[in-house]
Amino acid sequence: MSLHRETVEASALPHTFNEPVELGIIGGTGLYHLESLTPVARLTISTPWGAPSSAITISKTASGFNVAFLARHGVHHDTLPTEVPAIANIAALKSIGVKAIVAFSAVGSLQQEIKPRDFVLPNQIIDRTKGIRQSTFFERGFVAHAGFGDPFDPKLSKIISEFGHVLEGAEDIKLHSKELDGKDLTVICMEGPAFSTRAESRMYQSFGGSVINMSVLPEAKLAREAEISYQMICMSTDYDAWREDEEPVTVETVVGNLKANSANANRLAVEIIKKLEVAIKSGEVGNDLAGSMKYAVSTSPKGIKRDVLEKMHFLFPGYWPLE
Ligand SMILES: CSC[C@H]1O[C@H](OP(=O)(O)O)[C@H](O)[C@@H]1O
Ligand SMILES: Nc1ncnc2[nH]cnc12
Repeated sequence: MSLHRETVEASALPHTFNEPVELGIIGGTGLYHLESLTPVARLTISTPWGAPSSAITISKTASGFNVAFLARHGVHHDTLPTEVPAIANIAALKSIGVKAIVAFSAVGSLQQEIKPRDFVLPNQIIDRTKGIRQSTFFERGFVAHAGFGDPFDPKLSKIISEFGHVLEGAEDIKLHSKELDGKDLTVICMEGPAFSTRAESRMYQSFGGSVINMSVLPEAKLAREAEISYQMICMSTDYDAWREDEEPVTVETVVGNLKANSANANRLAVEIIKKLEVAIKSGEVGNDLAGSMKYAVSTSPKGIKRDVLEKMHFLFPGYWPLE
């Protein structure tokens, strides 16, 4: 199995799709498409913040539920973590109607009990990026502040937590979540692309970090600003650099575990899409943030810049009058 292979010739698909697409899946390292889904369209979307990492593939489940898939680093993985256009990715998903995002990520483990190939649903984030990523839709002329105390959607996490059995094979692969483990699970987001030193890795443990990646920010923050429910599924590939008796992480170690993780991600995705179809259609998931940004704007009408307001309309049509 090639991690980059797609089953349907991308160029043969329609480039337009006129139905709402309420669930978005973001694939990370090693997950460049979902095998269980048959694509029905491939959309090239341009946003006021530029182009997303890749075209967005739309698939329809047997019962007619539309799912969008976006490859975070591009389908050929040609985008560095620092350069992922997260702002355009989230804006593009919002523009087609996405209310909930499940985002996959390859991570290093900072805890002995989180073994390589285990999956983790973090409920907290510590930001160790370097302030060089564009991390908000807002700018001078339109200031707003989103709440981010609980950066992930506990409803999404609870639903996904029910599918640990999909992963548990002969290798005793576990799914960790706050619901299942009874404690906070924190993802550290570092800048990269080089991995951490041993001293940094041990410092992140002392912070209470559970896993580490280079991708959850600003993606999670932008999803929050766009009022989209968001949960990351972290797939452990290595023990980072904190284990004295082992070589620190290399890309070979990561890649070595990616194939197994990608197969498990595909199996998990099939189950969660079925469950999320019901939860989103019934309104149970995807509506908790609706309207949250409407009254979160600090700028008075006189201070609002027209060009920035026009960009806001791409995300929130109808929230703030253009006149
Ligand atoms: C190739 S290891 C480092 C790389 O893997 C993770 O990517 P993603 O989160 O998109 O799966 C990590 O965040 C780094 O970008
Ligand atoms: N150890 C690690 N650090 C940062 N990102 C990662 N992605 C996979 N393993 C990682």
